[in-house]
Amino acid sequence: MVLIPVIGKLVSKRVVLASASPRRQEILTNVGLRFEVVPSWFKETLEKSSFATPYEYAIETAKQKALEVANRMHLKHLRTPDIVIGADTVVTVEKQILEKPVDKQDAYEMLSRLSGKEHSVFTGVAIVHCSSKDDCLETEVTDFYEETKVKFAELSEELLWEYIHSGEPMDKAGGYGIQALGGMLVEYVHGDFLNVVGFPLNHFCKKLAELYYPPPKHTIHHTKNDSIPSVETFENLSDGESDSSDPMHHKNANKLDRSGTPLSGAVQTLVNSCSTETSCMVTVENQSGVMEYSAKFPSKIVELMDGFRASKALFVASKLKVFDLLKDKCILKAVVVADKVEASVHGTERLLDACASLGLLDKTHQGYSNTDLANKYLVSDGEYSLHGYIIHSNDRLWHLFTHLEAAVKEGTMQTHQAFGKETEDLFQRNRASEEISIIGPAVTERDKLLSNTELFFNLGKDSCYHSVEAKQRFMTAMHSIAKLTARDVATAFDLSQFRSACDLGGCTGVLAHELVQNYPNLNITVFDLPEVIANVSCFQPSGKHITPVTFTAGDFFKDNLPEADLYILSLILHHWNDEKIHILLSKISAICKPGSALLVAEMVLDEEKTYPPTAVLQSLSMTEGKQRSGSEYKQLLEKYGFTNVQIKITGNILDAILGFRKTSAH
Ligand SMILES: Cc1cn([C@H]2C[C@H](O)[C@@H](COP(=O)(O)OP(=O)(O)OP(=O)(O)O)O2)c(=O)[nH]c1=O
Repeated sequence: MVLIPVIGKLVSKRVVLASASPRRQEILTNVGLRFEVVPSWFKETLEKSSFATPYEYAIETAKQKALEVANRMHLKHLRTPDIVIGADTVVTVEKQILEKPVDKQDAYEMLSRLSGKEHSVFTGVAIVHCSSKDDCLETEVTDFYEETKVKFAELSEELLWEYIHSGEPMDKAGGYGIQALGGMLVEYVHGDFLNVVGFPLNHFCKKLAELYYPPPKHTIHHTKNDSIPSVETFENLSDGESDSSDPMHHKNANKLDRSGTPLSGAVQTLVNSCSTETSCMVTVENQSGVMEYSAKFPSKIVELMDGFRASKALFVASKLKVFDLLKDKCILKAVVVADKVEASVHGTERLLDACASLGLLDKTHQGYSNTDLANKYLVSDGEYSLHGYIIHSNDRLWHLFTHLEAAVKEGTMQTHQAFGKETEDLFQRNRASEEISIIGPAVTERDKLLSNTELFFNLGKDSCYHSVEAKQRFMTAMHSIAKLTARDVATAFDLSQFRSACDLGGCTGVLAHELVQNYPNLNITVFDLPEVIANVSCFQPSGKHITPVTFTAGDFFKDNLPEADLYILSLILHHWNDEKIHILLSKISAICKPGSALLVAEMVLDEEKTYPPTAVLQSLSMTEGKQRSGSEYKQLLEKYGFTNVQIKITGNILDAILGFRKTSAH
């Protein structure tokens, strides 16, 4: 999750990879980076002896490769890229730098030197940010290197020559390709494997994170347990409109030009070298010095167009419990699955193939089986099962979203259109009672149930929630999301100073249990509506060492709140309009003693409000509430007397916000 925002930061920029290396193109394409390929003309002829270390040589070569491309593009076409990436990989053994062999004999000498020894592979990388001022190119270079140690087995003459005759060594530093036949020569690798292949992806992402996410302010904590540094999408609370995410402070990335001219052979070769059919762009110069652009199929758009098919395939497979049938390493043929799920063989086969193509099932000649992903998240009784939420998505959200066009035009939720006349009446009635409830009178029991728990799912209010079964289905959906997020929320901050906590609208108590696991001395109460509390027992964890959590029934808008040092609102605030939020936060603020705190768990938008997509897309449901950015949550909490507000972007679906009650009332 953490990597995606980093790569996402480059989406609107014109990124150029100044390398002909198909490996580098593949590595970057595979993580969804969109870029053009402009191979560098810089000759790798720097005087090696003038560099104190091999990595300084690799970095300088990488830098020169990238700068050459930046200058060329700027000079010839006045179409300056935003970012040019250059890289150079060298192998060093016994203080000597080995680059690509010039011929077979050279390859033989290199490989003989590597035989039976450990050597280092260094890749230098340069990230050049470009801007154009008065027609002059301005560049800002960020560079780094990565070292990986590789040990070769003893290589016999016969093996050496066989390998050399394969042709593989010729375009590779040190004369071998670890990713292919050369892998057979290797005894061990210490460090980043991709660095050997030509691009240190992990270090590159860390660098991007440093560049695009300024050093954390004192109010922001780092994410732990991840080799990538914390990536706070909430960057600069006081910056207002300024684009602090861009190190060069130039927002308007050039739009890519597509000439439509037929591709030259060279371009075609480069296009073909892009390993996956993504939006990898290729740019080279033709005879007349004109840049030619072409792209493979616009896979991003196709992916979006197909999104609904993929969602529905997942929903139907989940509904038919296909993943339950194939759990525990079970391998079944389509005909058997069809029989068990009582569906046509023809249809089942197509569904299973679709799931295989989506990475949810493995298909072999023996039949179909779950992938690890499916085993972990799609089997209905799994610890982290998303089955409940998937069924909810199919049964509820799908219908709502078929009315998106009307929702956008009217700016309202489409519950009545999606779920019929009866619902419409109910919806109207409930809206009235909801409005009244702001100023006092009691709401119905069903309203109460919904008031705390319809949150994440933007359900609206309709007859679907009358039955116990439906309530449980809804709670299962909530429960499955909570399972996935609770740990990151519970551990986002050090909460050891608190003795008691109250999770308002805490539903089945997943977060409460997670908090007790982490803070055994914490007494925690889950406060939710009576109909929710009545159904929580089947969701409780079992086992000797489970510390009990107290469940208390009540309506947080109307009833007195239990006393606590720490109040928790998980997936509550985004749902309600300002009036409801005012009621709730005023109440919490009033009951909070100085030093006590409020922990909020929500999806925190970046300051541009375009990330993360899950939160942005959820807004399309048109509920009366809204998603907020980090600075907006900070302002909101401060408005109600909370100070020292800290925000933690967890990398999970939910982020965490912690504010402390001021010593005097606001
Ligand atoms: C050691 C090793 C190198 N290599 C490759 C990575 C690089 O492509 C190449 C090192 O040469 P480089 O000069 O770093 O790169 P390049 O010439 O391929 O491309 P460009 O100059 O345009 O950036 O060796 C492997 O593919 N596998 C390996 O195991």
